[in-house]
Amino acid sequence: MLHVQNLSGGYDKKHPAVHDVSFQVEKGSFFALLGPNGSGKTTIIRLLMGVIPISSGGALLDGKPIDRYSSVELAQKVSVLSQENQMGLDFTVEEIVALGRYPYQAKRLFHEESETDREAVKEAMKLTHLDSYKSKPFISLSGGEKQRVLLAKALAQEPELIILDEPTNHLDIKHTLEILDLLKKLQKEKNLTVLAILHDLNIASIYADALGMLKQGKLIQISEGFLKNDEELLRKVYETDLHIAAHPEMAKMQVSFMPRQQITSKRVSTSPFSVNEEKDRLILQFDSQLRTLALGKDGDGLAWSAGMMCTNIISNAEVPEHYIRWEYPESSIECIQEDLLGSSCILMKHWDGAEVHLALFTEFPLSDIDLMNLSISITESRMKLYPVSMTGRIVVGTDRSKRKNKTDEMKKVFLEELKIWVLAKVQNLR
Ligand SMILES: Nc1ncnc2c1ncn2[C@@H]1O[C@H](COP(=O)(O)OP(=O)(O)OP(=O)(O)O)[C@@H](O)[C@H]1O
Repeated sequence: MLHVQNLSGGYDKKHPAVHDVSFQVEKGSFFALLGPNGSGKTTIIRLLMGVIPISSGGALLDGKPIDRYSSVELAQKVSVLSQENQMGLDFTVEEIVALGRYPYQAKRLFHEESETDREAVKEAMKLTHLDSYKSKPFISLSGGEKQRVLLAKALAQEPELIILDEPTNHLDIKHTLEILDLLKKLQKEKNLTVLAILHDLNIASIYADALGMLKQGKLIQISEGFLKNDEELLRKVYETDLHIAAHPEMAKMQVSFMPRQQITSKRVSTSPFSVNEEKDRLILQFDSQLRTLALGKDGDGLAWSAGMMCTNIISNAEVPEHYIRWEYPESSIECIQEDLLGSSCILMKHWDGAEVHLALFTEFPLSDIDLMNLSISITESRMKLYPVSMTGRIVVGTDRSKRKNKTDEMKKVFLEELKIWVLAKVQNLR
């Protein structure tokens, strides 16, 4: 539908804000333009809409150069929701939405409103849940409500292509998802094509069919979604430490950011683990929440945990929130704490007369995959020493809060060392 070809231009002829940008937005698809502040996202839209002059290259809209469309023709095909939501006059919500019908009224002698216009306005207000705002003055609305009104205006225009500059600006999470779900619905049901500037990488990853990443006026990557391999690229573009991991429920990747403050913060204690023993329980408390993997009887898989509470079965003690529960019978739990290659590690083990249970926590930062592999290798070590029927619970955990610059090589050496340590400690447990 929209083919942008070697587009360059901006505000200063000598220094164009956008250089040689090419991308395609297929009909009925959702293309997200991403990039840090000042990278040229809005400028691309301004160039496409003829607000500022193109210095070279251009764009085809349904095969015709976009600058050959008259403004009314263009407005019947494309609507734009820009960042500026300051409307000068004191219009009501309905009047603002009705402005979206102007391209259809422009050619009529008295610009009169038709039944189709009224229906389109009504439908757009219904879709954006604005029925009850109909008579309210636009200027009396909150930033988020104004944004919804402007989206309704853009939808009343019944475009084939909708261009949105940060459509979820000012919106809370409920309204953000509502707007994007609506766009997705229109994309599916009406074959609407969407080109949106989004700042939230995770929202873009969930909703967009294609992502275009801009840096300093250049489009440096177009992809169908983020991959684990994009971490380095995103770190450079956003100059921020971040990590990419799978969404817990969807086949989409999500980006999580690491605050600088914590990365450089100094250690306050020598170990991130503290152990308190009371008469019928043993409480292991973590400095900050650890990423844990609990497998076996009652294990609840991957979680963020604040600690582990080992309770004697007969005590029925209440386990605090975000604590792993570990029940044990009369036998005692052995707890070994050691520094391995400068990282504090703690191993808890017990033999309940039938099964061997192990919990291993380390402050070395590991990924979810590392935790899974670690639990597999602990299971294997245990199976070398004890019959399969004795395999009880396994819990492994890692501290990602003080993530230091650990290389893959350091991780490999650490994991090897850890496995040897665990194997040595679980011998003669019975
Ligand atoms: N009206 C203007 N006059 C001169 N330079 C401008 C103007 N608007 C933007 N620029 C410059 O053009 C470059 C690209 O700006 P643009 O607004 O396209 O970035 P953006 O990616 O949309 O940023 P943001 O995420 O902050 O909205 C920036 O260096 C900016 O300073």
